[in-house]
Amino acid sequence: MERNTITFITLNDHTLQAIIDNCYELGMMEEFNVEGRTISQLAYLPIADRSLIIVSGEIIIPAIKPYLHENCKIIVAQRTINYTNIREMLEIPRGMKVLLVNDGRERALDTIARIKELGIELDFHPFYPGQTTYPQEITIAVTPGEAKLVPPTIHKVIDIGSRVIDFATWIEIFDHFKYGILDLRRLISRYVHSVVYITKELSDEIQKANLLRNHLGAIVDRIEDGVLAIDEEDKIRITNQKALEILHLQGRKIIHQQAEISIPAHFYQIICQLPYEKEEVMNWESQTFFFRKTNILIDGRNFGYLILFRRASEINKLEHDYRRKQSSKGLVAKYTFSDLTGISAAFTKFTGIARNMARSSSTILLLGETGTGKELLAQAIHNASARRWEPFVGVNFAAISESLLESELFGYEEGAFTGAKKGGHIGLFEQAHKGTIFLDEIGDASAVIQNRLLRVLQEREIMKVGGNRVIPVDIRVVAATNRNLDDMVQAGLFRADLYYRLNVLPVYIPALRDRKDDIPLLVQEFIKKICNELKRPNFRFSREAMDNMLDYRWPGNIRELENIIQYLAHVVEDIVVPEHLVFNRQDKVYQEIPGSKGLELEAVYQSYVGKGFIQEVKLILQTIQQAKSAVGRNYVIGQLKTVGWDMTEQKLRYRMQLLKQDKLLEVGRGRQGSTLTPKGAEFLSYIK
Ligand SMILES: Nc1ncnc2c1ncn2[C@@H]1O[C@H](COP(=O)(O)OP(=O)(O)OP(=O)(O)O)[C@@H](O)[C@H]1O
Repeated sequence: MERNTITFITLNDHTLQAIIDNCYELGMMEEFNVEGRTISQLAYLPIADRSLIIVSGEIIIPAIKPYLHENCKIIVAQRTINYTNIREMLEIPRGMKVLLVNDGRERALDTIARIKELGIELDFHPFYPGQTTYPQEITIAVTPGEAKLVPPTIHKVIDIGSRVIDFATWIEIFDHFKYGILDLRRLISRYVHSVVYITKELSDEIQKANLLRNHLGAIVDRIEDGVLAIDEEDKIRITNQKALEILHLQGRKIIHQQAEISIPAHFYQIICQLPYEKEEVMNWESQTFFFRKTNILIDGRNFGYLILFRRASEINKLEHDYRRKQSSKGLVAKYTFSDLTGISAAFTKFTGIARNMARSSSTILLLGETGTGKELLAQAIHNASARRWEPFVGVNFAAISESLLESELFGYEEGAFTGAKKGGHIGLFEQAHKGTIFLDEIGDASAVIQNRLLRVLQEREIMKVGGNRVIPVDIRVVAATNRNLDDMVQAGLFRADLYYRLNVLPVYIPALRDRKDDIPLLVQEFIKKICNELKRPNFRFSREAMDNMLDYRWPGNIRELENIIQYLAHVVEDIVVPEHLVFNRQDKVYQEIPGSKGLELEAVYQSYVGKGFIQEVKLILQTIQQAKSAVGRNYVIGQLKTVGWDMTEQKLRYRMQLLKQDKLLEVGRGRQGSTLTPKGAEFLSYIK
C-alpha cells in the first residue's frame, strides 16, 4: 500500500528540526513519509502532490499558499513542550521565580500555560524581545529553544527545546488519513512510551534523592546539637534524634507535620521569637539552652529556617574538657579582668584601656615595675579577646637559658642537632597559633633572639631550627617588661625596629605606691585567699599597721604585698601590729615558713640541667657561699662579672627565686641579703 506523506512547514530551521526529531522519538516514520520545509525552502523544494500540510502556526499560511496545490489540506499544529526535556526544570525548587524567555509575548505566555498544565509550580515571568526589565532577584531562565534571547545577567539557562506537535494534532492527522482504532492505539502506545521514558528518568532521580535523604538523615543524626529545619509553610523538613530527645518526641513522626502542632507549645514560641543569625540563651523546662536560628536561602530564595540548639550544661562540659586539655599542655590563661583587684582611679584607668585594647588584634606592650601584675593583665587581655578559646602561651625571656631559647621559641626539625628529639619539636610560637603569645621580660632578650623575633613579628611566619620551610603563624602578641626600653634603645641594647613593632599599643601599669587606694582592698583579698588556703581564721590590721602599709614604698609592688600577707598568715594570730611588719624591723629577716617538702638532690640537679641553668646556679650558689654573710643581688652580679658571666638583675632574680623555691637559698626582701640554706650547701657540694 502506498504510504501517506505529511509535510511540516515552519518559519525557522530549529523549530522544524525539533518537530522532525520528535517524529523520530514517537516512531512516526513507520506510519508516514515525513517531510519538512522552512518557508524559504518552498521555492526550490516542491511539496509532494497528496501530502498533508501541517504548519507550525496560522500566521504563516498566507506566505505558503502560492507554493501549495489548490485542494491540499492544511492542519495548524497545536504545539506543546517536549516532555523529555523537562527534567532539569523539575529540579528547580517549587515556587521559585523564573524567567520564561520566548520570541514573542503570546508564545511566552502560551509556554507558561503549557508548563503549568504539567503541574510544574514555578513563578514564571514572561520575557521576550522588546522588554528591558525583569525582577532583579531572578537568576534562572527557562526557554523553548530561544537561549540567545536570555538576558546576559541570568546565571542559569534551561533550554527545554522548541515546542513540538501535541497529542491532539496527531489524532487529527491520523483521523485525516482515516486510520482505524488499532492505529490510534498504536499512536497512544507510542506517546505513552515517551512519557514512560521520562517517568523512568524521574523515578531514577527519586531513588537517588531518597538515597541522598537517607544519607543526610544519618549525618544529621550524628550532630550533637538538636536540629530542626522548618519550611516557609511551617512544616518540619529535617530533624534529628537529639532534637526528638530534647523535645520528648522520640518515636513520633513529625517530618512533614505542621511545626506549630507537633512541637511543644512553649518551645515553638521560643523558636518563633528567636532573632536570626545570633547566638541566644533561653530557658526551656528549667534548663538553659543555646539557640541559633538561620535562614535557609537557596539561590537567593528563602525556604524557611534552621534551628540548632544545645543544653548549656553540655557546652560547659565541652568547654571544661577543652580547658582541661589545653591546661594539661600549660596553654591556658587562668585570669580574667574580674580577677584583678583594685578601685583606685589609676587602676580603673589602665584596666579600662587594656580592656578596650583586648578587642583588637594588635600587639600590646605592658610596661610597669616588677610585681605590678603584667602577667595577670596579659592573661586577662587574652581572655577578653576573640582568641579566648585558643591557646595562651607565655615565654619568660629571663627564665629560659639562651642556649635553649631559640629551639623553645621556634621548634626544631628532627635531626637538627645532636640530641634533637625524634619527630622534632613544636616551638612556642607554633603552639600559640590562633591564640596569644606573651613575651614576658622582653627587655632581657639577647641580640640574636631580638633579631629573630623581629622577623616573626614582621612576617608572621617562623622557620624551625634546622628547617627550611616557613610556617605561617596567626598570633596576637602581648609583650611585657619592667625595663626602660626607650633607654635601652638609646644605649644600643635593644633594637629600635623591634621596639617600634612592640610598642603599638602601650599600657603603663602604675606602681602600687602610686595607687595606694588599692592597698586595703588587696590586703583584704589576699587575707581571704591565703587564710582560706591554710584553713585558718582571717586576721586583720590595726590602724597603725595599715598606715604603715600605706606609707611603705613597695618596691616589689603587689607581689611583695602578697608575700607579706603570706608571711603574716604564719606569724599573726588575730591582729597585725606595726612590729609584725618586716619592712619596719631592723633585722629584716623573714622567719622560715614551715611545711615545704625537700626534694631529692638529684631531682633538683636534673631540673636545673633541664632548664639549662645548672652552670649559672652553681656560680650563684658558690658566690653566695664564699661571701660568708648575706649578700644582695648587685653583689652577686658584680662577682659573676669578674668571672666573665654577664647576668641581668631580672635573670638573677628569677634564678634566685627558683633556688628559694627549692629551699637552697634564703632570699631576703629589698636590700636584705641572701644566704645559702643547709640544703643549699649540701646541694653545692653534691654538684661539685
Ligand atoms: N590587680 C591585682 N589583683 C590581684 N592580684 C594581683 C594584681 N596584680 C598583680 N597581682 C598578683 O601579684 C603577683 C605579681 O603579678 P605578675 O606576676 O602578674 O606581675 P608582673 O608585673 O608580671 O611581675 P614581673 O615583672 O616581676 O614578672 C601575682 O601573684 C599576681 O597574682
